[in-house]
Amino acid sequence: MKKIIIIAGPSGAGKTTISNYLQEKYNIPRVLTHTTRPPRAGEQNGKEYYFETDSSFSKLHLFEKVEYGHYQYGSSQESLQKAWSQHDLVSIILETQGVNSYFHKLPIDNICFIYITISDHSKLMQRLIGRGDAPIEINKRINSSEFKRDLQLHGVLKKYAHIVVNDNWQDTKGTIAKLIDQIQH
Ligand SMILES: Nc1nc2c(ncn2[C@@H]2O[C@H](COP(=O)(O)OP(=O)(O)O)[C@@H](O)[C@H]2O)c(=O)[nH]1
Ligand SMILES: Nc1ncnc2c1ncn2[C@@H]1O[C@H](COP(=O)(O)OP(=O)(O)O)[C@@H](O)[C@H]1O
Repeated sequence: MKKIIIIAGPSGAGKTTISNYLQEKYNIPRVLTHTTRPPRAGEQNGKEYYFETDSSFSKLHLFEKVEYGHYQYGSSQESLQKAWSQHDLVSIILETQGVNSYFHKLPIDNICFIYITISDHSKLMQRLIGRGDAPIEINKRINSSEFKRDLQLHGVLKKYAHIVVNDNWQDTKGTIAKLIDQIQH
């Protein structure tokens, strides 16, 4: 059966790290999404995101789209179907409003939802600094209502989430191994 592993959680929790690990260790590719956010140092168009202008973003046919920290983000059904045509199991990184949209648009059996968090939220900022984000972008991000909202899970998402507390990378790898085993058997 086709499944999408949806990864959500606050900035700095480790969503991208986990998605990259799923690709490297389990050959589970990430469905790329579109954003008007400028690329961070080292990010490449077509690798982390499709980087768009406001004008090119407005012309896309998107499955769902949101504003997060004053930038636009959106995903297309075509990208998902293309990824599923090559792999039964794929991942995608979304904020929580997008996760709700996926639960409305796809059969529940096609979704495995992972919410990544860390026990001490004050360490998220240190991780963003360590990742090399520009201080001005970090400030914008951590002061945004979306960032504050996604520090917690709300509503029905609580019921469906596999919660991964990514304080320690060795532990996280073990948790991911168990989850992938559950999905595949
Ligand atoms: N709904 C939705 N959220 C997205 C999409 N692409 C990325 N996001 C989310 O947008 C938020 C900001 O992403 P990004 O700027 O890369 O920051 P990061 O969380 O610090 O890595 C994250 O919560 C992502 O999960 C998308 O296509 N749709
Ligand atoms: N378990 C961990 N312990 C310490 N640092 C981590 C851990 N997991 C990820 N990181 C680091 O934290 C930073 C943010 O991780 P990232 O995956 O980019 O987060 P997100 O995509 O959720 O914003 C990166 O520099 C990453 O290498």
